[in-house]
Amino acid sequence: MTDTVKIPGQTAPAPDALLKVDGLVKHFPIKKGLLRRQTAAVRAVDGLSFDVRPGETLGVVGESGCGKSTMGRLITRLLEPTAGKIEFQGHDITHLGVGAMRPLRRDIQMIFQDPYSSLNPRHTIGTIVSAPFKLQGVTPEGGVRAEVQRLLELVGLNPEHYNRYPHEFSGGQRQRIGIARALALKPKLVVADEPVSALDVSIQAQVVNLLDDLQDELGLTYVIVAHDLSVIRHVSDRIAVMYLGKIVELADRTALYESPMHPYTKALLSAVPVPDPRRRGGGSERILLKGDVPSPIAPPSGCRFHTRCWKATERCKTEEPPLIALAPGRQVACHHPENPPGEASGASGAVPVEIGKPVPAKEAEEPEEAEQPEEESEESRESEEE
Ligand SMILES: Nc1ncnc2c1ncn2[C@@H]1O[C@H](COP(=O)(O)OP(=O)(O)OP(=O)(O)O)[C@@H](O)[C@H]1O
Repeated sequence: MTDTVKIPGQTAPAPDALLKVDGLVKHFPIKKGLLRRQTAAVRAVDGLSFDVRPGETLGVVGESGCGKSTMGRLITRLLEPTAGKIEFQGHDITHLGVGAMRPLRRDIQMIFQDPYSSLNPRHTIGTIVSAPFKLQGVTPEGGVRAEVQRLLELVGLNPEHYNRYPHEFSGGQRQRIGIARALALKPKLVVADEPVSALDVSIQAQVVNLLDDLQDELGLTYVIVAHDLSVIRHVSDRIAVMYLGKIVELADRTALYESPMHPYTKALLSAVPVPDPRRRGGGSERILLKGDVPSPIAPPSGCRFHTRCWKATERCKTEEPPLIALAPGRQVACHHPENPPGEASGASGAVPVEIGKPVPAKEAEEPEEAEQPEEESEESRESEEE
């Protein structure tokens, strides 16, 4: 057993945080019967606290269904939080309505996962990329057309293609169109939800590099949500690992990959193919997690990961470990962390068992009435205006 060492001050938020999230919760109610009474809830996001610093990329990673997309939609205020607080540049935006959020939409933009469904097929590229100007009532210097063409060029598309339709473009090009639209209003924070997972592997690197270049050029701050650890490693400065609606580890990229401290992080990393297994953080053995991801409708007591953790003890079943600073620049929610400060990395004692497949809550117990996002994407609002 390992005693945790708390380093005072490490959990304190960065004073200059662009975005500050505190105790964020989103529960989707499950209603049943004639009276549509709430019988349970999908606890998609269950108490997240983190900061995003100006100019950095925070990667958010975790298995399917752990609440990554819900978190992205909460911080861009496309969903109404159940509880908690979201501050953007020091302003509380947790419960701002559509009208009050409108000016902030210029600063907070989202890039969606699927470049096929996120672009209106009946609109030209010019109309799509210029939609944010229309919605905000903004006329860029030099006119809308010139600005859209500049944006198309910025993301590596031919500005002459202004009048073409989405179906005339490949998946990678469509994602570039989505990126151009997100950048139109010169946002400060861009939240990208699985920005490359719908693309061919050969195209993924191009789009990832484009996001990187744009960040340098425009001083953007990113929150990038992905299940793919290779993508997250490439783009992120810091990484938050999520499991069943909670952050289990938050650390600088290098520290996280070289010496993961949460057993779940270690297991996730052990599944990433690396050219030289000796370079894999925390040892070269592949850790095969036992069992399925439990349902977020009734998550396990204590540490949510205890049902699949090879280090779990009685304490883990009853006592929820708080997310605390265990080393400079890293927070971990575990009673028995891996690679604790002062010990050599790789002492995991992992016992390989069978791999589990995630069970989405909707399959585990189908909510009769899924809550719809309170507010829709720019593109869907744009199409409604037609
Ligand atoms: N509108 C909704 N109504 C009910 N449950 C929902 C709704 N949206 C998401 N969920 C549930 O919340 C949980 C978290 O979903 P979310 O999409 O945020 O996870 P994720 O980590 O992004 O997974 P994926 O990568 O598969 O999208 C899942 O169990 C999902 O089924």
